[in-house]
Amino acid sequence: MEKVDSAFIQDVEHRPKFTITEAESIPVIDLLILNSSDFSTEKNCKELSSLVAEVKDACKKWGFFQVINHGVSEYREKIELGSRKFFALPKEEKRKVKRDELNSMGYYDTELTKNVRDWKEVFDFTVENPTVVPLSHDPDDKELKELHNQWPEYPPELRDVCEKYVQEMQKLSYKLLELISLSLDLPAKRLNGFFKNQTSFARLNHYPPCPIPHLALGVGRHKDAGALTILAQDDIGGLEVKRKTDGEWIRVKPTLDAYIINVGDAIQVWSNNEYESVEHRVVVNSEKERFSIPFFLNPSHYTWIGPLEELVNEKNPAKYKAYNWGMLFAHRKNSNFKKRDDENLEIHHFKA
Ligand SMILES: O=C(O)CCC(=O)C(=O)O
Ligand SMILES: [Fe+2]
Repeated sequence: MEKVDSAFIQDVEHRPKFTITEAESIPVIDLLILNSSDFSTEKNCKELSSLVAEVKDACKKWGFFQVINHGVSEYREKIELGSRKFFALPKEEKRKVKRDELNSMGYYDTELTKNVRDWKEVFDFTVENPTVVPLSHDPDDKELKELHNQWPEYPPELRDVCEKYVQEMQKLSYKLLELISLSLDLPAKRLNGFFKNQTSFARLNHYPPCPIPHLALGVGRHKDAGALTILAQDDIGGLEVKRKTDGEWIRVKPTLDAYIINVGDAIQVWSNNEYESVEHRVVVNSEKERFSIPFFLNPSHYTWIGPLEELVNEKNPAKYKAYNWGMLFAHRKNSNFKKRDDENLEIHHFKA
C-alpha cells in the first residue's frame, strides 16, 4: 500500500464523517449463566429467559450485540499476537501464502467491497480443512472444489493457534445459535443441523495507518452474508454500525475482552425478517494501525436457506424464496477479487 491508488477512493456519500457518534452503545450481554449445567432450578431458568430476552431485544434493535463471559480463553490473546507477527513480515513472505481465485484461503491485500478497494490486508482460513464449495457461482455448474488452508513458515505457531481458536469459536457459535433459536421461540438446537460440513472461516485483518482516512475505508459498507459473525477487535476502534432507527453510522467503542456479534443475512432469511442483518463498515485512521479477527459462521454449501416453516403462516407469509448457500458464497468470493459490472448478489434478489 505504498502509493495511494484511486481504487481506494469512496464515492462522496460513502466517505466517513469525523464527528463520531457513540451515543448509546451496542448492548453488552453477559453469558456467565451459560456455564451452569443445571437449568432445573427456578433461579437459573429465570436467568436464562432474561438472557434470551436481551438477545432478542438487541437483535431486533441493532442486529448487533457484544458478549462478555463468553468462555473463550487463552487462544484469543495467542491469535492476536500471532496475527501481529504475521502482518509484520515483509510483503514477499506474506505473498508466499497468497490466496487466488481457485483457493480463496490465505493472504490477500487487494480486496474489493462493492468495487472499491479496502484499506487492509487479510489472512483467511477455514474451520474444516478442506472445505467443499461450488467451483463457480453459476447455478447450472454442479462442479465442486476444495478450499485448503495455507500456513506461513513464520510465526511457526500460527497454524496451531488458529486451529485451536476456531474450535473455541465453534463452541461460542453454538451457544449463540441456541440463544437466537430460543429468542425466536424455536427449540434451542433448531439451527444447529445446518452447520454440518460448514463453510465457516476466520479472518485476520490488519488495517495499516492510512494517509487518506477521509476518503477511504478499511472495509466498505456491507452486510455479512452468513449466519453469525463473532468479531474480536483491538482497542483502537473503527467499526461502525448503521443504526436502524435513523441510518446514522454509530462507532462501536472497544470493550476489553468482549466479542461483537452480528446476525448475518442467513438469520434474516431464516427468521423471515424478524431479525435483520445490519450494514457496517470500518473507518481507518492516519496514525494507528488496527487489528481485528472476525469469525464467519456459515452453513454447508448444500444448505438451501429460506424462511423456517415454523415462522411462516397465513398472516406472515414467506418473504424469501429459498436460495443455495454455496452459490451465494461463490458469488461473493468472486466479487471480492474482480471489479464487476453486475450488482452483488444479495438476499433482496430472492424476495418472494
Ligand atoms: O474489522 C472489523 O471491525 C469488521 C470487519 C468486517 O466487518 C468484516 O470483515 O466483515
Ligand atoms: Fe462484516
